[in-house]
Amino acid sequence: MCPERIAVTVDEVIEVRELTKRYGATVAVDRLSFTVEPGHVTGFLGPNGAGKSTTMRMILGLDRPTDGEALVNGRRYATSKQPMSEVGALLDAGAVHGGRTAVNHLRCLARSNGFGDARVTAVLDKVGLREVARRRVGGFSLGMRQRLGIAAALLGDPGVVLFDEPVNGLDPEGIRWIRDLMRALAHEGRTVLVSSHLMSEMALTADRVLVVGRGRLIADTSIAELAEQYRRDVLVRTGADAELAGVLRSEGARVDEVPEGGLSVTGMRARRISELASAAGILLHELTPRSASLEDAYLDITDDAVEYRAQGGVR
Ligand SMILES: Nc1ncnc2c1ncn2[C@@H]1O[C@H](COP(=O)(O)OP(=O)(O)OP(=O)(O)O)[C@@H](O)[C@H]1O
Repeated sequence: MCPERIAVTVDEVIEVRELTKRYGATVAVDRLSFTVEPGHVTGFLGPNGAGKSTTMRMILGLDRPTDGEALVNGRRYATSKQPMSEVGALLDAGAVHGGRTAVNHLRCLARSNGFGDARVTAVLDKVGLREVARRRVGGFSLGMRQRLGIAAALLGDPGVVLFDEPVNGLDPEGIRWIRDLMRALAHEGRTVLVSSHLMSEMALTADRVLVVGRGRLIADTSIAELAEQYRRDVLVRTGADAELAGVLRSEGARVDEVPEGGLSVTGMRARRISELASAAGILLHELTPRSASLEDAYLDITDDAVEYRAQGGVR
């Protein structure tokens, strides 16, 4: 498959520096700094109220920062001369006039931004709405509206795309379609930032995650690094557990016996365990690195940042 769009300038990025937004006493975004680069999907992850939408609105110039700045391709987006060719955004798929047909909605947008009808046809094809293009949007399902919102976002063939909770409320087929689309857009060389409050969703879509809580950046890491950081232990089974336990302990590992048989080893990688076992002439029957789930990792790092939490128990 040939990527549609491969020419990307190096500075085609989102750059957020010390970005802050206060609403009265509420600090929605608190000195947030990060960059988002082209070629992969960056997840913007955090519990409800963490400041994700506010940050996206400030990147798009829809909200004014109290302090700091958000730049797209090195400039404030509000100053862009060709906004739809620079950034495509899906913030609220419901924000479309229900009386219009899909094709008319897109044509209006295209005309007011200087794009021809060929782009309208191209994006209708891309999101799979060609068959229903002449139907009124008022009768569209949430999934169809979402596709239409994405078609509008892609009209200008933008290098940067922003999606705010795009899979909310969609059925499994719609969710899979959006995941594949985001990955394809990144593969084409675009900068893709997508917000979610679900780690399970991000683990399937994003290569890198920015985790926020109470407006602050908590983690900026790849999914692989996060899994590695939350690696729990290595389960080892041999014919000579006691002997291997002695060897590993003498090399600094913590070794516990597992009730159902085998050893739980922490503080040492599987490869080193295998080398030490081999040097001691001990045959390994099993060597399994075990991670906490990414969901556990996410809950752990956002533990102090959850705005509303069930207290547990009934009063
Ligand atoms: N216009 C506003 N006026 C006052 N407070 C606001 C406004 N917009 C957002 N907030 C507050 O700022 C904080 C961050 O909200 P924001 O919507 O950015 O979070 P979020 O991470 O996108 O969460 P969610 O997933 O629930 O939308 C919340 O405490 C919210 O109540």
